[in-house]
Amino acid sequence: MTHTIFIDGEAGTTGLEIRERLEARDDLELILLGDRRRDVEARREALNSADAVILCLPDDAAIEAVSMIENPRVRVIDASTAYRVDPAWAYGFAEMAPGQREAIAASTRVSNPGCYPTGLIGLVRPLVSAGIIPAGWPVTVNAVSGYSGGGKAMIAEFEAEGGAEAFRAYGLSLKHKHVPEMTKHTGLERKVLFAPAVGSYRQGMLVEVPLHLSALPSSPSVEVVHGALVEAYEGARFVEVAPLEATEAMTGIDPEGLNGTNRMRLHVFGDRGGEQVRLVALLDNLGKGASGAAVQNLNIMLGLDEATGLS
Ligand SMILES: NC(=O)C1=CN([C@@H]2O[C@H](COP(=O)(O)OP(=O)(O)OC[C@H]3O[C@@H](n4cnc5c(N)ncnc54)[C@H](OP(=O)(O)O)[C@@H]3O)[C@@H](O)[C@H]2O)C=CC1
Ligand SMILES: CC(=O)N[C@@H](CCC(=O)OP(=O)(O)O)C(=O)O
Repeated sequence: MTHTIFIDGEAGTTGLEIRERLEARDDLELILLGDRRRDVEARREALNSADAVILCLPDDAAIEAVSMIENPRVRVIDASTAYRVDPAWAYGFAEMAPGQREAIAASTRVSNPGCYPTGLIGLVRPLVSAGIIPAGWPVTVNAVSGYSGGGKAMIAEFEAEGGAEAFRAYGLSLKHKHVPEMTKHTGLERKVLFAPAVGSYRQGMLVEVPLHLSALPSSPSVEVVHGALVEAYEGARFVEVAPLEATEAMTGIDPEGLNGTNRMRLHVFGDRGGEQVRLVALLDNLGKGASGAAVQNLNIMLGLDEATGLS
């Protein structure tokens, strides 16, 4: 059976990557609008006739697109920030907790996680669930992303003649749009302190949470923290936890290391017997951080995950 898919925002950074991932498949048929992609009536028709639509639009346009869908059978994946803390939408991070994959499969409305939140939630949620990090703990997130994370506008800025600076810290008002999503889906009660940065390279990211183990109530060891993550992702196809031996041998970590994949690798850096760790997630902001995750969610929603092996 062939499913029809409409990507609203097909010519954007996220939309294009999803299109590339889907075009090669013969179990899916894409509705492409080409030059009519901004024509509201053409979009309305596509939004209501596809089996599944993937919205790769700015927040306001995504909200408008959702309001245009009248056909109750259409499944929607939204890549924007608009619905990520909306309880009526399933949060599209299948590995984040037991039952989440089933919640995605059962829903017709799935919000695709943000790139930074995917890294943070991947690192912290299992530790909150295991009681290692108390829900009220003050958590700091340091991160660096390639400039494709800012979409077409930021790509043009960094690739312009003369380019932009090599490294830019931002989010300095401490009101980044990802903070509510990060806080809610980690299970934390206190707003996370988010310190993002963008580098002069196209894609790939590191998301880091430094922790003083000796300050945590149970003073956990590096091995206990690592073991909780290993247990949480046992059997996961796309989220892996680097063995401590491998991590100990590393002197650096390349944010581009998983580019082009839908994978995320979690590291626990820290000397055994020591009192501190640096939890680091490595992912492609356009892969597991956006387009890869959207395709994974699509497969789950259409019941194609087992058949394709893609989730
Ligand atoms: N880039 C990334 O790493 C990630 C992005 N996202 C999210 O995905 C969404 C898309 O981002 P991204 O691909 O980076 O953005 P881009 O700026 O690269 O692309 C946005 C797309 O939306 C289209 N668009 C804008 N306004 C409208 C409108 N009113 N009606 C119809 N189409 C419209 C544009 O059309 P046109 O081609 O005609 O200009 C363009 O194709 C955003 O919500 C973003 O936050 C999520 C995770 C990661
Ligand atoms: C480098 C850069 O600018 N990154 C984007 C986030 C990219 C992303 O995750 O998109 P969503 O906001 O839709 O989740 C930012 O900080 O706003």
